[in-house]
Amino acid sequence: MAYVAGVDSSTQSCKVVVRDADTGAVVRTGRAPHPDGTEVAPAAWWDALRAAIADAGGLADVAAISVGGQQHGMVVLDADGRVIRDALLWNDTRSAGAARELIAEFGAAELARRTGSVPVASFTATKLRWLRDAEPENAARVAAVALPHDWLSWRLRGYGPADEGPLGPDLTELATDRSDASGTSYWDPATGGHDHELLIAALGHDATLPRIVGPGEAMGETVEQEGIPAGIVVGPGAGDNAAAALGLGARSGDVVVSIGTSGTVFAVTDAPIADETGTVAGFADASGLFLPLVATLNAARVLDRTAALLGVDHAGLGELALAAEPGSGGLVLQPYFEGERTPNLPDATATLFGMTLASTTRENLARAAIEGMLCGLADGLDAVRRLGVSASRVLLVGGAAANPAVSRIAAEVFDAPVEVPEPGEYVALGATVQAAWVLTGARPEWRPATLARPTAATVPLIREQYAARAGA
Ligand SMILES: Nc1ncnc2c1ncn2[C@@H]1O[C@H](COP(=O)(O)OP(=O)(O)O)[C@@H](O)[C@H]1O
Ligand SMILES: O=C(CO)[C@@H](O)[C@H](O)COP(=O)(O)O
Repeated sequence: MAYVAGVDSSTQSCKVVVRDADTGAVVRTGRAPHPDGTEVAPAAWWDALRAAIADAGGLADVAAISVGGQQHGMVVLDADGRVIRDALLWNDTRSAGAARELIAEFGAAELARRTGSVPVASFTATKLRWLRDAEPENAARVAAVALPHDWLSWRLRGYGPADEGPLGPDLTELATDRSDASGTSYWDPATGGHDHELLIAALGHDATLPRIVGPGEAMGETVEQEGIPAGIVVGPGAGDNAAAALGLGARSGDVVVSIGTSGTVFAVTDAPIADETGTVAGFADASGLFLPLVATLNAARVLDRTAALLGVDHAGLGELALAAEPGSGGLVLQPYFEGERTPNLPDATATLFGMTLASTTRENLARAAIEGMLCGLADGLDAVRRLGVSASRVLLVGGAAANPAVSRIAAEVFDAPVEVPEPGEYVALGATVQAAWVLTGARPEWRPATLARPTAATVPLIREQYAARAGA
């Protein structure tokens, strides 16, 4: 009996799942929080990873591990392997102008052709361009650029600055996988390799980029460090959405909707896409296929903030929402609290429409928050469908999917059957799939059971009034 571990180093927390590599049974889990903010010291992720590993009972009996992580975050290293400045995360919008500049220089169609996507502020290349212009001294020191999962895997394998990593700062040992590389805007889906010309255009000079490790291939193994035993095989890791697709065993006809800090809508496809409008990102998946994806900046935290405003917990928010009629009495929340990525409105703020003395109730506000957040994702579902993706069912995952009101209202908003898989950390579970794949040489076929199939009928009014009031 061998155990494998999977990590989800996500925006708000780090989660670790340990699983039996033969049966797929989850044997133990752990988690630790990440700091708030869109700019984070990577050392905090490393501390949280070791805390989450300890919370999961350690890795003494684990044979292989793989790390899934939030996509796009800019981790810049100097020649000594030191982090030059705090990482800018996917939800940091300061590089919106840099994104516009890169599009003006290359053209949206050319960038879509070369990288699969048209960049917005989330993408790593735009953050490097921002660094070049706003912090030229920091930019000049950049010797290597990594993503959160690449950097954590490097640290797990013992690399780091001389006083932190037992094996020292060998930047050529940085490694990533194609799913995470595809979110940089300097990765080429046609060759599967990095496009250094685009990196240079963004940063102003060339730098070491992580080697791209294929599905089922090991990056290396761990060395003895505080809380980490030696000799654990380290799998390729993945961007969190690609890892979730693996954890769910998503197949043709499945569209995954994840409601975490980000809202994402994605599917696994055989062929790459190149959407010149920039609505759908042409990412790669973690199995050698592709992962067209729409992401929003405003998802679970819309509900967190609304619940706090109403003085209730998540369950209370759900109860209030289900006490209101579909359509929330005409109250419509356009939930752009953090600006928005899809549609690309980085400076937008949220707006509540349709307030009358009759409509402005606690129940309607709770429901309008859930409806508004889901309408943005339903627009995303339409966008991936327009590119030829079929949706025979919507798999609802992420922290907020646990809320019965969210799944019920999702069934009213989406015009496809909604299924909620049994509760699980699907990103970390996907990383365990990678770890087991590396260990055994074969991709395990682990699929979750279904927890719920909400039967509510689609209520077109919800999207109609959202489009009329809040359609961007
Ligand atoms: N029952 C619930 N209803 C609504 N939101 C929830 C519920 N449980 C957790 N959340 C929210 O889900 C988010 C965490 O989800 P998760 O998918 O782990 O996010 P991330 O991967 O971005 O860190 C938090 O904002 C949390 O408050
Ligand atoms: O930017 C994207 C996808 O392109 C986000 O999905 C991030 O990958 C962060 O995910 P969560 O922490 O919200 O799961």
